[in-house]
Amino acid sequence: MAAAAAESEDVWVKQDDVQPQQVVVTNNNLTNPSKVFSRKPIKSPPLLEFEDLKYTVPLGLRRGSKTILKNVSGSFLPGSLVAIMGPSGAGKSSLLDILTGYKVTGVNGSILSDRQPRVLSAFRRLSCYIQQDDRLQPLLTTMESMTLAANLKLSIEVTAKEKQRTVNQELIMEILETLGLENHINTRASQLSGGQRKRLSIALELINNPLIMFLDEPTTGLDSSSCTQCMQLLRSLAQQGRTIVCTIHQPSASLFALFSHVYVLAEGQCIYQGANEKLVPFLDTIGLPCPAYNNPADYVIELACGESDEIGTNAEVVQKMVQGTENGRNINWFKNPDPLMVSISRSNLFASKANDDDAVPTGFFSRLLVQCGVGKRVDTAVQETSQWNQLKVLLTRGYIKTKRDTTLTYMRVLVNVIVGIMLGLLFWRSGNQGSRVMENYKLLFSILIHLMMTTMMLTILTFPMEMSILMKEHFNRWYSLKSYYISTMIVELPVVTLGCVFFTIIIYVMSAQPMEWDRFLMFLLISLLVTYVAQSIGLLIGALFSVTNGTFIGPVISVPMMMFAGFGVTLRDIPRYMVPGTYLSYLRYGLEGMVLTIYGGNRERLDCDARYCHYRYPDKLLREVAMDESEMYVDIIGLVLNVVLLRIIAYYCLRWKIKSER
Ligand SMILES: Nc1ncnc2c1ncn2[C@@H]1O[C@H](COP(=O)(O)OP(=O)(O)OP(=O)(O)O)[C@@H](O)[C@H]1O
Repeated sequence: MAAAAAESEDVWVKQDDVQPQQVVVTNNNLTNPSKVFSRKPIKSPPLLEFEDLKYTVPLGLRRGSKTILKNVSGSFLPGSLVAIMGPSGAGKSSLLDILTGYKVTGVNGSILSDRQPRVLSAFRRLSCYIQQDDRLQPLLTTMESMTLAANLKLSIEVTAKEKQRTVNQELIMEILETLGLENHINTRASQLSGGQRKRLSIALELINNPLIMFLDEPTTGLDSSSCTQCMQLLRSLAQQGRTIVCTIHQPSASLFALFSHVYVLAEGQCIYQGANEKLVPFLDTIGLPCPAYNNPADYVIELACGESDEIGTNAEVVQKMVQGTENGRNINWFKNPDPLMVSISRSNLFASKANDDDAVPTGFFSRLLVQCGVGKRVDTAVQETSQWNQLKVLLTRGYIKTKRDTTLTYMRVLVNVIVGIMLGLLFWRSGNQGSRVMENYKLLFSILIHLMMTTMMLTILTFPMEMSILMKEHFNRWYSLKSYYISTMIVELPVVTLGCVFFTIIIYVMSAQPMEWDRFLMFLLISLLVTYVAQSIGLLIGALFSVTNGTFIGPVISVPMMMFAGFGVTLRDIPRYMVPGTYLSYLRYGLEGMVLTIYGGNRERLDCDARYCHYRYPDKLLREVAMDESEMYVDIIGLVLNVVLLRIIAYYCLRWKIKSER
């Protein structure tokens, strides 16, 4: 009994919440209407049309390009639940990416919103895109994710009272109840089931009540009951007046019946567009009748895949269907094609190409400039709340994540403490002995390598994992890239600093470096600056490369940095033509700064516990490693410049990466 009760608690559809105006699903035996979201769309969504859409992707150097969508056309009426169907590789996700505006490069053709050229920035305000993989913050609970999303997505025009309402969680609770997540408000996203994660993704986007929702394969990975519940919810949202467009592989007969509009793709061409109940008559008309008792959705996919040999080759069948539906132009199979009857002026279509802010300049350099944000802006969509609010919310989110992330926080500090103790034991009291100066010099280099590698590698490993979430949230206008980047830097700062401070104190004391405050503070400053430079390099690599490539590139670029640091070969002995390289190595500034801190500044002669101590007078070491004429301020400036420049470059690379993905 208890198990049954627990199970029923988890059931999304709540029978006692059934209201008279709720969706009654026709054409099937589903009688489980879901709880209806009370917030109706504020206005009718626009009629969405596309004409002659062609999508080409480059395949690489000398490999030409591939055309994924071949001049497809189509129309999605306001308030319809549209299924974009087709076999794997047909181009469904590509079409969705283009319609949402997520992909703009390599796209030709026209997209119209209410018969006018679509202005992407305005369109994005009306729509949201829920991608196939659930891009959720794993460490945040359902309620935290919802609250933070509400604080980012609800417009600044929302009155204080309304905002208060959000804070009071009425809206959030309503959405969660509608989606059957009310019993999981304190569960972290990483612990939710696949279906619950999918529903949370929908819940997050429902917060600002979008007019058009695009969903890529919302039923993938769900069992049949969760699929039905998910589709019923989408249908009820569509019946309230929203346009819901989703891709789906091969729906069951009952799911197929839920859609009001079906768009079938095969090999990048449209093989059917119209009402679901008109698919069978359409197939009859073109001489490919659907056998009795067959699910038309299964049959049309079979035709698209060429599994029915008796009726012709796959190419012939597909061509027959493409001709029958005029590659998506034929509107005869719509249930109500009236809104599409008004003819559209060709100049409108022309204007849509010329004026649409999707357009990306064609020249390589202009495109690069635009993608880096220097040239004409590709994307003028703005976020709902101020930069300051975005920063505040992202900092709160970062704080929660840092508190809960054992790898990023506790392990980072622990590793610094452990390595500090190990190095301290290895170089025990080497700092004040004239006989162990070279040993101490090696310790300084080891400190640099530790600070560089631990910080850089951890950032390279963790930053790319955030990329997919960043792409989704940024595209859905939660926050600007600037706010995200600044918040990431601020959130990382205390942990990185803390780890470095612990490490420096331990190693400084254990290795008996000079116990003078000014030397210690300068040593700490240089250690911190080296850590921040390493983190900036980690950000730069993490922004540009995947984890796999980053873990290769990180150490590879560190080798020349070490070479030019002046450790193995002193700065004086480095060949003249290679000297400029030393100015590019931040480790050079780090090593020089540390050596000057420990042995410069007229340090008195060192203790000597042997018969002869070659470096008893610290100046001797400075002369030998060619640092006797070096100035500390140059090293500090060099390191600060590295931090600032690398962070700016990393920001623009991140910006470029995001735009180039589109
Ligand atoms: N950037 C790209 N470079 C090369 N090929 C690509 C690229 N993007 C998509 N494709 C190819 O285009 C075709 C269509 O891809 P798309 O993801 O749109 O198909 P789909 O119908 O959504 O497939 P699935 O249902 O399996 O997700 C596939 O063959 C895919 O390999």
